[in-house]
Amino acid sequence: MEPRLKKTVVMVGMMGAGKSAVGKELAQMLGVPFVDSDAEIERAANASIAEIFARDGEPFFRDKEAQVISRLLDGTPSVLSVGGGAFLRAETRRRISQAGISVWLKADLDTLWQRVKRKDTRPLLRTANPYQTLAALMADREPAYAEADLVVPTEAGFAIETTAEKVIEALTRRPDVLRTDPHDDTLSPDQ
Ligand SMILES: Nc1ncnc2c1ncn2[C@@H]1O[C@H](COP(=O)(O)OP(=O)(O)O)[C@@H](O)[C@H]1O
Ligand SMILES: O=C(O)C1=C[C@@H](OP(=O)(O)O)[C@@H](O)[C@H](O)C1
Ligand SMILES: [Mg+2]
Repeated sequence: MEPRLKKTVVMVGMMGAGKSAVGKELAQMLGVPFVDSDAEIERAANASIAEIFARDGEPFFRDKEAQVISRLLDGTPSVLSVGGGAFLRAETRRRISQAGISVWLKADLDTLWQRVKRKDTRPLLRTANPYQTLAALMADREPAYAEADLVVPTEAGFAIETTAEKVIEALTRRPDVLRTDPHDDTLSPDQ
């Protein structure tokens, strides 16, 4: 049978938008593999993202990130969550639009802040004023995220599952990506 998901769904957006958490839930709902570019890089390097930034520098990390994403896009249709900076590279945006579909998980600054402030795993936020850094990154990056194929808002009050259901809703309007069988209600958002 033709697979239900025809292209890899790539979750993009700011740190704390929920790309990793929602992507994992979405993959489970769709019954496809879940991959996270950060986790793949950490596994290959046997080091954390923060260690890679400190040891090899951000440009090295960005090159690895682009390579890993390009390789993962050649695989079976999956949900792929990428790091917040990945979609800034024009070549990566092109690869994603050619081989997959991008979904911008869009959240407001305070929602992002509430979600990132609990963890110190993100090297770019290890600054004197991480809230201000997050705000500046967001202002810088939104024009690139706006190039994503689909936009799904995620608010503070939304549960991870609710956001994943919203992504499915958006994907059902794209029959070139998600085949919906009228007799199959396993993807119905109200299940
Ligand atoms: N409604 C929600 N949607 C997404 N993430 C949420 C939500 N509520 C809390 N979180 C938490 O926010 C944190 C950041 O999410 P994460 O998936 O790591 O974001 P990203 O990969 O985009 O940086 C995680 O600990 C996640 O569990
Ligand atoms: O926004 C960024 O530049 C980054 C986001 C992180 O991933 P998440 O967006 O999953 O937190 C991780 O790739 C790295 O810390 C850099
Ligand atoms: Mg993540």
